[in-house]
Amino acid sequence: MSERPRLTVLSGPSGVGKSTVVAHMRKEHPEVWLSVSATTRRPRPGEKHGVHYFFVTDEEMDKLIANGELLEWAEFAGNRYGTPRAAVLERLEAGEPVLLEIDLQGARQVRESMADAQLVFLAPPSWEELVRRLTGRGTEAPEVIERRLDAAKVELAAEPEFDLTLVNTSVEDVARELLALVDVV
Ligand SMILES: Nc1ncnc2c1ncn2[C@@H]1O[C@H](COP(=O)(O)OP(=O)(O)OP(=O)(O)O)[C@@H](O)[C@H]1O
Ligand SMILES: Nc1nc2c(ncn2[C@@H]2O[C@H](COP(=O)(O)O)[C@@H](O)[C@H]2O)c(=O)[nH]1
Repeated sequence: MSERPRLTVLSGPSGVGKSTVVAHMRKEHPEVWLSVSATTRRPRPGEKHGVHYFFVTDEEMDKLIANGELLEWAEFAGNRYGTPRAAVLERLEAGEPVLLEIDLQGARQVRESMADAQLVFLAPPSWEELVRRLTGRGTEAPEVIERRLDAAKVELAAEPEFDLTLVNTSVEDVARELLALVDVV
């Protein structure tokens, strides 16, 4: 029986490359189960309901929170995001590894409720590169980018709270390192 943690949280500033790294890893290893979050954010072009997120209204999010259906949730840059509790617990109870891609506030909540969770911080090679990636993605308006960069300063300062840090210089290298951390047989 492996002693590696079953639940892994991947966190890090907006634009650092979390989704890119996870998508790369799952292309080669689709057996890695990633929780699909609920969010009040509008879908970006190409994003599908139930695949990238469960896109919900403010009222639906209120209900998910009030009914205790979220393992954790947070407001990030003007939208709310949360991890559906039932699907995660189902996987863990079946002994299967779980990966969450969430912000710092969510990572802290998971740390509180699941002491044996493994918290991984994804860091950019430099601040300038983070700005370049977030801006270059072209998915947010300039004022939203500003809000996300403000949040990034707070997130970068919280790096010591995490169990380990991976620096996203190469997507391939980080995807390989992350795969080794996620307890996939
Ligand atoms: N190692 C890398 N080198 C260069 N560009 C990268 C690298 N990793 C990711 N990118 C690019 O950076 C941009 C942001 O990546 P991505 O959307 O995966 O970030 P994220 O951390 O998931 O952001 P968010 O938290 O806002 O969802 C994308 O355009 C992606 O192609
Ligand atoms: N606390 C949570 N944070 C989440 C969740 N799902 C995603 N996120 C994080 O939100 C920001 C913004 O995401 P974006 O898709 O709008 O760019 C990013 O840091 C995500 O990791 C969640 O369920 N809970």
